[in-house]
Amino acid sequence: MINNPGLDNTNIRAVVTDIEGTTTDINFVHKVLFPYAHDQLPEFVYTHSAQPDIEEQIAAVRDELKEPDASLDKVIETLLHWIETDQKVTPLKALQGMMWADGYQRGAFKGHLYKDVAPRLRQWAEAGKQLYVYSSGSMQAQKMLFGYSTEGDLTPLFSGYFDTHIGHKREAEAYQHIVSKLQLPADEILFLSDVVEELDAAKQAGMQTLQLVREGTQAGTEHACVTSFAEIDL
Ligand SMILES: CSCCC(=O)C(=O)COP(=O)(O)O
Ligand SMILES: [Mg+2]
Repeated sequence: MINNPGLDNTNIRAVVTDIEGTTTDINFVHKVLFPYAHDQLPEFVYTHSAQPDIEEQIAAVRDELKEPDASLDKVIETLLHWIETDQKVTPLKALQGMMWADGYQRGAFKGHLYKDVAPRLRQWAEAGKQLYVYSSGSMQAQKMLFGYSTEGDLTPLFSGYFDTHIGHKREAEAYQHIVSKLQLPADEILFLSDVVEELDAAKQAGMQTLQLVREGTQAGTEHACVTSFAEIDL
């Protein structure tokens, strides 16, 4: 049982989890994944720029810039700047997912999961809870992280994945869309995240919320909080 007031865990039927800072060490994302994409990006974009799925992302970057004729060099420079400043822009996230897929498949890294995460996810799935991911990383990136994780392939546990196509993580509307997709009452859905603004937005949409306070995360909000998935009994 969760000892935190404010969380009713009696009727949770679905869990939606963030990744970075919640299931996964922020350092893995910032010190392994982002630098890998930064290193690979210029060659990856130049080499594959005529491929339809890459062309689509290049066009989306030009749209963001409102410069339909921006050169490929300008597009690449923009993407690198977005990585350096951790901007959650959808075409960047799509391209990162494609580059990381290659890295996972080649064994360059495995998706980091805190040790407390996989046992709880397995237990909740066995108990009939529906499990979903909501991350700014693309759906492909999410599937690769859980598919090639330090705890093995966990993708069979998940019922679905949401990324920035559903909306931005600090906006209540995104969570309202997730609630409609899940076809469950909002208060039967638990959202897990380390970021208060995301939890605030989920709460506005009627979801229950729980903050993960991992090492380095700021605690002390109105949201119930735990330091590990082991403390979450559903
Ligand atoms: C899917 S792993 C990479 C995560 C990522 O790209 C990112 O920007 C982190 O976003 P989150 O919403 O999980 O904090
Ligand atoms: Mg996070």
